[in-house]
Amino acid sequence: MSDTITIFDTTLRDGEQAPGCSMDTDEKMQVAQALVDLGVDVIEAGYPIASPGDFDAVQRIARRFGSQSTICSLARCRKEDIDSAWGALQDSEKVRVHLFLATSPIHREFKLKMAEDEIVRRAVESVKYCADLMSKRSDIKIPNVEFSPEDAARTELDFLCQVVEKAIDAGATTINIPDTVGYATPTHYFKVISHLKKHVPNIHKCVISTHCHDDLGMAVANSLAGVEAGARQIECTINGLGERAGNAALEEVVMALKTRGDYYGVGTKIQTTKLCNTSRLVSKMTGMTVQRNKAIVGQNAFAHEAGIHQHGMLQSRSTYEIMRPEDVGYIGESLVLGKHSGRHAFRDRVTKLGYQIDDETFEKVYQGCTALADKKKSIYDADIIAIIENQSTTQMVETWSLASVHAFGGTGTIPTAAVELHQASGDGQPVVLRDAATGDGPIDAVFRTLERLTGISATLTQYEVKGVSGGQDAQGEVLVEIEHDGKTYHGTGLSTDILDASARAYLQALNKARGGMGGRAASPLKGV
Ligand SMILES: CC(=O)SCCNC(=O)CCNC(=O)[C@H](O)C(C)(C)COP(=O)(O)OP(=O)(O)OC[C@H]1O[C@@H](n2cnc3c(N)ncnc32)[C@H](O)[C@@H]1OP(=O)(O)O
Ligand SMILES: CC(C)C(=O)C(=O)O
Ligand SMILES: [Mg+2]
Repeated sequence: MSDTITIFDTTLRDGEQAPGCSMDTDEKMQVAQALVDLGVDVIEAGYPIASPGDFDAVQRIARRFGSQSTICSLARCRKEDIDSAWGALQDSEKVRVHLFLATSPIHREFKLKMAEDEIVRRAVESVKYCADLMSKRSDIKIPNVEFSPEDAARTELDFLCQVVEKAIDAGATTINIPDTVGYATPTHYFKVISHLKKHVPNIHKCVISTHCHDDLGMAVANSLAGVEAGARQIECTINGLGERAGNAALEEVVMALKTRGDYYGVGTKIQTTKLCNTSRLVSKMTGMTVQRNKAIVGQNAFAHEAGIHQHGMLQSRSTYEIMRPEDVGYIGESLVLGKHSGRHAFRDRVTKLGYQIDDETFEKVYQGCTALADKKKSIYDADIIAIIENQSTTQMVETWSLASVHAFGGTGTIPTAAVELHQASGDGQPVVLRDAATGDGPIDAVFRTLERLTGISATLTQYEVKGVSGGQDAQGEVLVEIEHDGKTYHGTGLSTDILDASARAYLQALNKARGGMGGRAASPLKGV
């Protein structure tokens, strides 16, 4: 038996069936490109009979990508569906038609209103019709036809064996066993596939495939149980998108097979480093956000906040990680600082931010950060920088302090600012300095005026405004980073007026630049 699992992605068909997730042709093309880049073996691109738009999307995807991945289209066991599915694929290279017909007693009685023998007859006729149609193309020796007994997991095993055997005889090369309503459990699903392997005499002539839905949260576990029983194709979707609770998530089955290769003994051709990017693209195209704690591609999938975990991670990532974030293309903060973090992680971050501070100052910074963490969910690098630099500015005598700032902008006017500063002098009487300047906007005008008044010219390398509290009287915190004489200085300003906060932040940075305090070599290391 092959030790490579075929990954059949149905994001563009079953995934798109999720309410509110339909994609237009251009969006489908972008997702198809990403799936090809990811190394997906078979892309189910759509259901051509459903609409002219879907026909067009399948056709364009097949023409563009049919030499790289196999492109598949879906059809009911009806002539018009099969004609349409084949019509969209016929002039492309690697193609497959996927036929389905429900076999469970519930679907037979209530939906199709067909007896068992009629189901078998319709399945056989359709597979044959499809295979004949495809084999009219001279280069197709063995038509690539997949057959799915829909709702297989709720079908009587004897009848399932009968349908499967006949479908293979009629020319199906892949037999997919859908758990259409997510009813199976891993042991149950394992037994269904094992039963087919044991009781269908021609089963060795086809590839067995899994197609599991997540209604009970077991789609991935069931798919993997299917692999253990001998399935060699998994049908899945990016982010687990799909009908109701969705399908088995591609990223989860692929990483389970890779991470537990010791157990499953099989692998896939998926370029796992592209998983996170593909997940983000699908989320953007469908508007379906990925929950933070989603396995593999969620924002928290490789993030650690607890001090004990962070301490372990700093010694060896293997203490709390079973996969390497870079193997799935995860980009995000690994050690997230918050109220559960300890000194080891804070010390590590402070060092990585380029600061060397003594133990006493570090303890103050740590206490400041944990106090802040009681007020906000996460502590960002900028928060730590502000707290560290606040430690030095509290000991620093400011040369200039802000007395007043006015600025205006708007359509058809030149943004202008007027600023008054007080400059410290030896006799205790501050010197009053006033000036005005124009700029690209009112804040830029304020910064230029401050540079004229202080005589320090600097380059603004970062400007960030953050809301500190909610409500109409919310305070804004402005964080600036400037470069002066090859060194980087930070300033923070807090005010209910953004102009005022910006002026204070910039002036604080200029004060530091004048005293050479707290400056770091430009381009420091960022993050973990
Ligand atoms: C489990 C799955 O995911 S199956 C795929 C489900 N996906 C979709 O349904 C999305 C796209 N669907 C559509 O655009 C439309 O439903 C169409 C174009 C396919 C059909 O539309 P309509 O002709 O208006 O039929 P409608 O959807 O209302 O009903 C389904 C019909 O197909 C029949 N049918 C259902 N499954 C099959 C099948 N596998 N083979 C043959 N006939 C089937 C039903 O019995 C019903 O027949 P009837 O019209 O003679 O009563
Ligand atoms: C079309 C079939 C394979 C399907 O999506 C299902 O049964 O869930
Ligand atoms: Mg499905």
